[in-house]
Amino acid sequence: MVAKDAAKVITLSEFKRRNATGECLIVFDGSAYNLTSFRKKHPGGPLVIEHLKGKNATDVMIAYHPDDVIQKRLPYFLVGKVVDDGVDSGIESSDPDEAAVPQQTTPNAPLSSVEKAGGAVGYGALVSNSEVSKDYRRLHQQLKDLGFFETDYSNYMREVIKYLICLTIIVYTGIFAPRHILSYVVCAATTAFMWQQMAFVGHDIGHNAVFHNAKLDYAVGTAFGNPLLGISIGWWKSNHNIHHVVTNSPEHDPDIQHLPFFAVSSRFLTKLYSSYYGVTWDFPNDHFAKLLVSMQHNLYYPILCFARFFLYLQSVKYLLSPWCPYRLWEVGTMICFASWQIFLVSHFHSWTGIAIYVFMSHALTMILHLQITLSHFSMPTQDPPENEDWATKALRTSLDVECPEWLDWFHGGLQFQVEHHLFPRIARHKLRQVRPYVADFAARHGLSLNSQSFYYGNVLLYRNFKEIADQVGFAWGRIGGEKVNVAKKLQ
Ligand code: HEM
Repeated sequence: MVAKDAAKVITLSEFKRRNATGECLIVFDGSAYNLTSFRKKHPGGPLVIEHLKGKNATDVMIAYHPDDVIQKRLPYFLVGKVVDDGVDSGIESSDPDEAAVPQQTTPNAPLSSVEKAGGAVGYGALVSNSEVSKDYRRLHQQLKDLGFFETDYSNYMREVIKYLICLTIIVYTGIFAPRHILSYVVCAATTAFMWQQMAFVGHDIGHNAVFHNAKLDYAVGTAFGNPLLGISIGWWKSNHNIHHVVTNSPEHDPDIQHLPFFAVSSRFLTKLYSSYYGVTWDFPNDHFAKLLVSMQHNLYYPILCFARFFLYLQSVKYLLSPWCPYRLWEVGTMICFASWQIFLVSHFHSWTGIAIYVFMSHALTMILHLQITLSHFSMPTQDPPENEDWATKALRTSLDVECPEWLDWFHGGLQFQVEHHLFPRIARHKLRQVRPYVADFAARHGLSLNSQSFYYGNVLLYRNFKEIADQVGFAWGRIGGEKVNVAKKLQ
């Protein structure tokens, strides 16, 4: 833990007052740190810090940073130990009605997108750490001591060999094999398989879990991942880290924000502002979204077949945005992707062949999108109970997918989603071994470790989507026979 200057203190009311007037203070292990000027320089981006503004960030900090960040860099921002002066004893209200109307306290403190969306999340009480939090940190240290945070590079060597075999098949069937429909089908299926398998390694590297060095992981990820996958690792990181910090929050988590196609939570059926996209969705007045969402349980699988195209679009939007730090580099790597794809299909000599390849390779990758969404789409999206711990939140909002060990290659380690959310810096190939420790942890605190088979996970997802679709159908007058205001209906 960080060595603290015992002389420095800040009262709870002062801590809250400073946050309300535009500064950005967080709590780590009972002490306040001022990140006002640092947040813009933060390697993980400013938004993740905004999400913890005025809150207890202890466990999130531990989950995401190497020891030296916490031991050597964090003390630089120390304000002092937080003491409860009795003026206000807890964190700000998590009452959604109250949170929905954030107060702009001074004209010099413009509301951040997080505040506009209803305020930060935060985990655990401010001045003291709960038993769950203490035990989480003990477990974190224990897993570190047992070597689970260390990378087994032989695992990645096997992955590289797998990709080289895939590339050989793609080049042979796409360029040299007889121009036959079977060649195109094999070429497309191998491309889809390679994309699915590479995405798992991309996931590790995006979490800095391969080299445990943010710059090196990013460099290797963008040098190989972008050209072969066509998805910007920079975009993925910016999106995915937010997803981890605010999992399943309708206002904040971009991974569950899919209007006009899907509404993962009935909260999307009202007017909702997204702190990530900075836009407001006015569902009650969006007839296109109503149409799609009212059929979402049936459209889900067909739409997933085209999901990859949306990821290209998101990547391009990110590359054109002002917050892409290495634009030229990332654009160059993405051009490499477009070039090899065009080069490959230019050898097909048939539009049918090209259509088969493009459609099949993209549609088959829907399995990956399904694997990714399954672990959260059927889990709770309500506001967390007040002072909920980081670990409790991870267990509440994530679902493990049961599978035998020999099928681990297929699920790519992402089937251990609960373990991954608790320890995002542990590489996927170690998560099966981590699971028993998490099961014990959950049992010690009376928490559930949610887990379902792949089939039943799909059933749960379908039911959740259908329930929400039916609400739209009813509100739209299809089921009830009369037109009802959807926003009112859901209150
Ligand atoms: C609310 C507080 C904070 C949150 C939620 C947070 C979150 C994150 C996240 C999600 C990442 C991963 C970024 C990536 O994928 O590359 C990250 C990385 C990083 N953060 Fe923070 N952070 C916080 C505060 C801080 C502070 C106070 C410091 C400095 C003292 C800091 C320094 C860093 C560094 C150096 C990295 C790169 C780590 C690496 O090499 O793997 N962060 N942070």
